[in-house]
Amino acid sequence: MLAQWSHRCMTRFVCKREFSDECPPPPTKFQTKHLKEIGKRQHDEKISVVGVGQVGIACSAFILQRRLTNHLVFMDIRKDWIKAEALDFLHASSTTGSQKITATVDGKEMAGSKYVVITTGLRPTKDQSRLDVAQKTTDMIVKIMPPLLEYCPNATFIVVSNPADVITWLIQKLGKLPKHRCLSTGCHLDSLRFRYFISKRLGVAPSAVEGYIIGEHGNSSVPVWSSVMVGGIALLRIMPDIGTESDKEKWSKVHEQVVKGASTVSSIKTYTNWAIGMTVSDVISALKDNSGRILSVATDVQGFMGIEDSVVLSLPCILTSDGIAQVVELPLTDFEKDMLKKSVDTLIKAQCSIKF
Ligand SMILES: NC(=O)C1=CN([C@@H]2O[C@H](COP(=O)(O)OP(=O)(O)OC[C@H]3O[C@@H](n4cnc5c(N)ncnc54)[C@H](O)[C@@H]3O)[C@@H](O)[C@H]2O)C=CC1
Ligand SMILES: CC(=O)C(=O)O
Repeated sequence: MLAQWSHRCMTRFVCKREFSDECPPPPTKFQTKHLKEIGKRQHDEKISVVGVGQVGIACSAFILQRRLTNHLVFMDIRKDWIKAEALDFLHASSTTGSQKITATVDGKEMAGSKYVVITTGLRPTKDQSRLDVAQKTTDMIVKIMPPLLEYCPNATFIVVSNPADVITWLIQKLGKLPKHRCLSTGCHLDSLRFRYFISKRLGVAPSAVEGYIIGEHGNSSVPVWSSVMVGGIALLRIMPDIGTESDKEKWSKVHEQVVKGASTVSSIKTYTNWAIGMTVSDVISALKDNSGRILSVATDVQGFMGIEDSVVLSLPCILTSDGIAQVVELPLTDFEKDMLKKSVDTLIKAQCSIKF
């Protein structure tokens, strides 16, 4: 199945080589080695979490609970706080088999990490979009990156800080990092929310729903209705105008719920953390397990889906232990193509607006 897809639907990806603007490389079977070795798991790799606030601590809880590492590093400016958080986890470490948690303000302790999760950043307030905090989060990221790049040059970076797409683009640029191992959870969380809201409407289990949100992790995200399958049934086949303005059943409301998902929770809690914590641990698990799972995560997708500029956004990607192995080029409807174009334009504008 994968082999067929890699010929029919996918193109090459960016690992270990850069594309020239003038001459995109021909389609190639990238990372074939890893696709063939899918399922071979690498054990005991160090994971660092940078920024151990509400999001960082939720990521850590699920990383530990899923036994994704035997050495977790907390890196934050609040030294005593993170020491206490580490101790709180360690008290129950006999339940998770976790060996070690280091709490530090010193980048050196992260040396040799296989995965670095970056959550340092500002939460948008009630009246702000994620893009509204781009410059302030940029200023924080510019300060934290030098030791991360010095001590973890070979890590896979997983960016959570908002606006996640713009900040991933920034980090790729600052670190000159290969695109396949500097990614954001991006729209994987939005896709999970999408599946949840569809499942609620249909009265089935969320796991019975397949489907992707792509584009910005934010207001211009794109619900790919043409990708939605429920119990083997493609919703587009039975509702050809699903999600469009002419859809009498107003499935577009499901996308509105996804877009408002974060603010619905944070208008009461002031933050969201559990869903993103589960999402981050799911992405790391997919990478570590060399799983070949296809998740809608974000990286620079220049050259894919007709996108000509360097822009970070989410498309379905095959994840292996070496990072993103392939990008899946979804066959979109014209309506979805228009939405994706708007998301690309929004993100390029945001990328151009930050100063670093
Ligand atoms: N991509 C996604 O789906 C999601 C992204 N987020 C984003 O995650 C980010 C973090 O959110 P919260 O954890 O709620 O914020 P928070 O304020 O609870 O945590 C931020 C942490 O960063 C630490 N920090 C600040 N400066 C630092 C530095 N120079 N070095 C190391 N640590 C430093 C702070 O001490 C604090 O512990 C925000 O940008 C938020 O918007 C939140 C939820 C989902
Ligand atoms: C805050 C945020 O980006 C989210 O929960 O989706």
